[in-house]
Amino acid sequence: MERVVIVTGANSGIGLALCERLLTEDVQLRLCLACRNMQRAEAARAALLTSHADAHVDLLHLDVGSMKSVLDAAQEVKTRYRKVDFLYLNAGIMPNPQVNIGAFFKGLLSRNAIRMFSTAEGLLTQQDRLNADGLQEVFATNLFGHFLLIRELEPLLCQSSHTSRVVWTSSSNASHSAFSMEDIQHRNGTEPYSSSKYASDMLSVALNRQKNSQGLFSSVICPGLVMTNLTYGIVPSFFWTLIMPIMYLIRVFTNTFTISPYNGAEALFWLFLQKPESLDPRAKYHSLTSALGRNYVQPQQMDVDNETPEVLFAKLLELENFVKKKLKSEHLDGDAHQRKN
Ligand SMILES: NC(=O)C1=CN([C@@H]2O[C@H](COP(=O)(O)OP(=O)(O)OC[C@H]3O[C@@H](n4cnc5c(N)ncnc54)[C@H](OP(=O)(O)O)[C@@H]3O)[C@@H](O)[C@H]2O)C=CC1
Ligand SMILES: CC(C)=CCC[C@@H](C)[C@H]1CC[C@H]2C3=C(CC[C@]12C)[C@@]1(C)CCC(=O)[C@@H](C)[C@@H]1CC3
Repeated sequence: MERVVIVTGANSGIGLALCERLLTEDVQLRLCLACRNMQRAEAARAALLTSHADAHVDLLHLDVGSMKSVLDAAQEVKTRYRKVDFLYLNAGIMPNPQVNIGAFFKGLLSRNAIRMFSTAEGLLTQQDRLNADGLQEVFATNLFGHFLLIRELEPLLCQSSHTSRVVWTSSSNASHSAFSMEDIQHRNGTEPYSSSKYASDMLSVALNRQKNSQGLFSSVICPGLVMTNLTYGIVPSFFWTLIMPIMYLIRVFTNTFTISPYNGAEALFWLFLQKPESLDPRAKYHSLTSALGRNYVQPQQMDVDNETPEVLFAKLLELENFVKKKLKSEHLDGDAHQRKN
């Protein structure tokens, strides 16, 4: 039976590069691009079909930052497919990023310069906002929408007869210190991106604990620093082009400067080729590129303890209940309003 692979945020950057690589590996796949902007999704589909004319590429409308859209999209997936083999949770945002220039130059002169270039620890802040569901936008997009999608697709993902995989595009910017269990949405801080990625690392550990026995396996990757719309939001693309020689020089000291989306997708693609039982549920798989341009994948233990992932999982379940109830009552109010008019 053909394998079904869904990729969120597949219309650009690392997600699109992954799709290209997956089709090069297996053109028989049923590949579903789950995107919020259907025009961009169509363009991505057309680009993929140019190089893989016989491929089966479906489009799915999914705004992972809107809970109504996630529920509708999950319903659509359940009518289209009988199982999902791979669900790549790749869509992500980093709104209004600010680089702390002072910290950058201070870090440059310190012993932690290499670490600073690979994690951006202490360098980046963002300005988040509330979305239409009343959730913090970064949390909703990078974490909660994906959580809800997994929950809704459980009948297709948790089947005893076969194994399914979810793969999170996390980041080496994920940091324990940015996350608080008392404020899982990061309403009060200035590092919502780092917090949401740390939460995805924990959620993956919790999913493995709870769902491996039902045939669902979760993995986490970091693509390295990649030139995409996300990084062009931090520093304009002409500036990246200007400093490209410096970037290649830095690659001599840290192989985390993968730079191209193709290289960044290495760990996502590598995981596609692995047996889930051979993977470490507590590892983050890093895409790396050597100074000579060789791509490879290296696992690194995540900074996650045994108990906290379960606490986060329980909090997300609570929030899921709350959000679903709210959507239902809004729906009923809407119906009543329509009947009145
Ligand atoms: N670039 C980098 O250096 C790194 C990136 N990452 C992660 O990689 C992932 C991919 O990002 P990258 O390729 O770099 O950046 P891009 O901006 O190119 O890709 C992000 C994708 O996510 C989609 N997306 C954003 N918000 C939503 C939403 N609400 N619903 C559905 N889709 C959405 C975007 O769609 P649209 O075109 O409509 O905006 C786009 O397709 C992200 O999770 C990011 O955090 C991690 C580490 C480093
Ligand atoms: C490269 C030079 C000379 C200057 C650029 C300085 C910063 C803009 C840059 C240094 C480390 C980068 C970095 C990211 C963004 C841009 C930097 C802060 C990320 C946070 C991008 C998104 C991620 O998820 C991380 C893996 C990146 C970590 C490194």
